[in-house]
Parts: sequence; C-alpha cells; structure tokens
Amino acid sequence: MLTAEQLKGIYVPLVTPFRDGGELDLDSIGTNAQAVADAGAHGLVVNGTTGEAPTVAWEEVAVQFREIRERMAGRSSVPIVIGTGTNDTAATARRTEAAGKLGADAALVVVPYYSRPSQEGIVAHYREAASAGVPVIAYEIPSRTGIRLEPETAQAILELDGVIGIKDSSGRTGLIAELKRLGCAKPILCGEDAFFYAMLREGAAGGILASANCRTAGFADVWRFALAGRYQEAEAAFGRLLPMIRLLFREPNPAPFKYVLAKRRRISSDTLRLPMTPVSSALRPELDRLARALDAEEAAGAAGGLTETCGNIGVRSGYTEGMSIQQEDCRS
Ligand SMILES: O=C(O)C1=N[C@H](C(=O)O)C[C@H](O)C1
Repeated sequence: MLTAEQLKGIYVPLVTPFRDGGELDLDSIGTNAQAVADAGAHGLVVNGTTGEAPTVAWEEVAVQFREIRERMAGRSSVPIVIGTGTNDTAATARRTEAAGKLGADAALVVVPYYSRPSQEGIVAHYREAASAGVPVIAYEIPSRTGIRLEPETAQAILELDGVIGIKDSSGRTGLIAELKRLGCAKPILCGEDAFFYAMLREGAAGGILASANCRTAGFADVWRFALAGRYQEAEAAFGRLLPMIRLLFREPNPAPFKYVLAKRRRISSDTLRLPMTPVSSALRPELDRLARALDAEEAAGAAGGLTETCGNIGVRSGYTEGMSIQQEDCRS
C-alpha cells in the first residue's frame, strides 16, 4: 500500500470508457491505462471525477480495477488509487475497505458533498474512512462539493493516521501556502490542472491531473524540472501544456477528454452517461486539431523526437528535452 513518502509525481485520473450502448468497455479501459503508464504516469486513479464516479456502480469500479491490475501485471511501481468517497460516511468507509480488499494502493476520498456538514463533521468523516485500514488521500474540490475546507480542517485531516496526503482542487494557491505555513509535511497534490506549475512552486508533491490522460510525458517533465529546482524550464514546459489544458476544460470534464481519446483510438467511443453530454459541435473542430497534433507528436517521438507544432493549441513535442532529467521511481 502507498505511503505518504511515495505519494508524488503525476497521477492520471482515468476516464471510464463506455461502449456506444453505455456499458463498460474493458478493452479501452486497459488500453488507456497501459498507454498512460507507458508514457510515464507515476500512478493511476480509477473512479475519480474524470472517471464519472457519480454514474459508475461499485461493481463496475471493481471490474475496471481488476482489468487494469491485470494489464499492469509486472509494473508494481505504478500504484492504483480508487475513488471511494461519497457523502455518506458509513458508505465511504465500506467502499474504502472494499477497495483495500480489491488490492488498491490507496483510496481517494472527496470532501462530503451536498450535505454541507460542519468542519468537525468533515474531520469525523475522514477519521471513519481512514479507520478502514487503506491509505486515504483527501480530495478538496469546493466547486463540486459546495463546501470549502478551512486550512486548520485540512491540517487536522492530514494529521489523522491513515491519511497520506491531499489532492487540492481548490483552484487557488492559498490552501497549500497556508498548510505549508502550518508545517504540514504530508504531500499535497495539485488537482486543478491550470494551477499545476503555481502549486509546484508552493511545494506540491505532484498532481492528479485529468489533462495528463492526453500528454502524460509533458506533465511528468514539468514535475521533474520542478523537482530538480529548474523552475524556468518547468515554467516553459508548463506553458506548452497550458493552451491544451484550457481547451480541454472549456466544456464539462470528461467530455472533451473522451472525445480526444476516442479520436485517437485509445478508447472506442466518447459515450458518456447522463447527465453528462457530448461536446458541442462548436468545440469539435478544435479538439480534432488537438487530436491530430497529439498523433503527430507521438509519431515524431516514436521516430526520434522530431518537432511537430500546432500553433494555436500550443502542442509541441519539445518534451523530449526533459529526457535528460533522471526518471524517478516514486515507490522507491
Ligand atoms: O478526476 C479527477 O481526479 C480530476 N478531476 C478534476 C475535475 O474534474 O474537477 C480535474 C482534475 O484534473 C482531476
């Protein structure tokens, strides 16, 4: 199981591919997981926001996990985290325990949404979840949960035995700065793609980033540059990702991601489950351009690092420049 020391680098929250009829597409699930692992992901997340957790049944989470585990056989250095958080504490604890039985390395537990509990209630929620015996990563995302963690609450959660870190999708750097000021030593992972570089500057240990479904290696380079204290290069590498990030988040996640992955034939279909709907016809031509640029980038990389550009979406295969930085095994 994952420890706080091991929780760092780029974790990819996987999409949950469905067939046209809406049922799970296990082939695509395995293919996508393998592709991001091959591209240098340090960890995978099943059943996150990007995985459409609200409409995926627990049995389907288990089936996906087993498929990915099988495809990852022999790659013990790629931990798999399962999203287990709900707004019901007892159900969250049960799911967290079940994730451990499946073999998950950690559980991602979102702040209980909708009910708007007190800050004490939120800490108690995490105390119960962590008592299931599976390492817990807390997940702060006020834009979705309807409630914001006070820094002292986040600190109290991080001090719980069994909580190994926090994913901060607050969309600002205030929480991480305050947690660092309070002396928090557990890892804080960025969960808001556009803030990745800013949060690395504040001491983030990595990120759980939906955009890393598309350019995993590029995000890993930003992280490695920052880890090496080479901030100018990290900023430049992040600048090359930012137009893509903005494009992918122009409509509700994960519709644009699924569209691009389907275009690139990593998954068989961009089907979503309602209430999520496909991308608009206005966005499609831009995503088509991105998919083509990513294909070209991959082909150039495979051919030895030729540079492909796609001006107005900022895709360049310059990530090969980061190869001089040593790959870090996050579980060592
Ligand atoms: O699925 C996730 O985990 C993420 N979800 C966030 C969201 O959709 O709000 C975005 C982040 O990139 C990772």
